[in-house]
Amino acid sequence: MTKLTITRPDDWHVHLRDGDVLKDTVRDTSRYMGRAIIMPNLVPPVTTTELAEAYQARIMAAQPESTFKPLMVLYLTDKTTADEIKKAKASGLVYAAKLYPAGATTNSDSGVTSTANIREALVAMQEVGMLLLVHGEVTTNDIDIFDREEQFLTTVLAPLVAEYPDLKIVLEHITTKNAAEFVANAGPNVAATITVHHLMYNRNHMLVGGIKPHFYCLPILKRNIHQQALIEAATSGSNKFFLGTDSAPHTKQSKESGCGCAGSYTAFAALELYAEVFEEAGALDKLEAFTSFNGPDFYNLPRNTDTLELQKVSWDVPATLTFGSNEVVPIKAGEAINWKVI
Ligand SMILES: NC(=O)N[C@@H](CC(=O)O)C(=O)O
Ligand SMILES: [Zn+2]
Ligand SMILES: [Zn+2]
Repeated sequence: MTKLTITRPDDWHVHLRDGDVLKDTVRDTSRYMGRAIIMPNLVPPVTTTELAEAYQARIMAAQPESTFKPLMVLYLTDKTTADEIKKAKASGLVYAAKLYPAGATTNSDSGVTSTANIREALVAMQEVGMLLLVHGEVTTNDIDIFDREEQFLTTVLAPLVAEYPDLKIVLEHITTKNAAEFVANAGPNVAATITVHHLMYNRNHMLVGGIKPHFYCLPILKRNIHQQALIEAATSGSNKFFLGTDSAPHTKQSKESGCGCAGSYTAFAALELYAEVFEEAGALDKLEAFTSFNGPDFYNLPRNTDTLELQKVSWDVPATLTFGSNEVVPIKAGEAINWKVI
């Protein structure tokens, strides 16, 4: 196949950041994505409806394509009240609330220290029909970094699903066979996003032949059997899995460092990269549901109605991208990508 027409996709997990890089992140994401779930891990985090409104206004001021709509997310803390959830829901612009276990990832210091502390918020979310988005990793020092997602499933997520049977939950950026199975076997109220870099890479890509900091993201890349399980889940045709890039730019300097930041930048070519993965798996016929149907269906939102055309044509990714006054090294820097949106 050399040409592919698909319904405009949405990105159900993206970091647009803030300040002078917004014009760059917003340009890249809004180019093809109809909507995007905007991660709230700013400094300070987006913990209130007012902060979400102000952040949305800054995103819109960065002049996205006219087809683009940012869907805002509230950052849960131990102190989030039921009133704040109800207010957020009533605002009409907040679509979900995000559980960051405190210390699990970039800017999660104000996150939740125990799900017992957000009981009130979760009950309210269940009541008003607001989705819970989850960074699914435990944070205790004695648990190995490669086991943190698997541990989270049994010690945190399973009890949560049991306690809040009517809560819609998205397990974000899954990285293990265990998580794919957990989601596949859970009820219809549990779904997952899968990043393109977790479909493209495993931990060998990051660690064999020298350490490659641009592959360092959280949850960390796992062994290849997990990568294979994620590819199977994404291309299975199950409506529980959908596109969430977790595109998370950090400057070249902060990645190529003695203590490098976690996060990979993919939004500049996310759709093309997913197309490569699906083609490689012989599953291009499953691409559109993953990129454009399963997400809005789970969020109870209408699917986009316009289409995009992808062509099989090779193009070279630059070594760096200019972001505000900084440089970002994208995934596939200096390499070729075989699909292009035309
Ligand atoms: N995925 C990452 O490695 N980093 C994200 C945070 C997150 O999504 O966990 C970031 O904000 O940089
Ligand atoms: Zn995360
Ligand atoms: Zn993320």
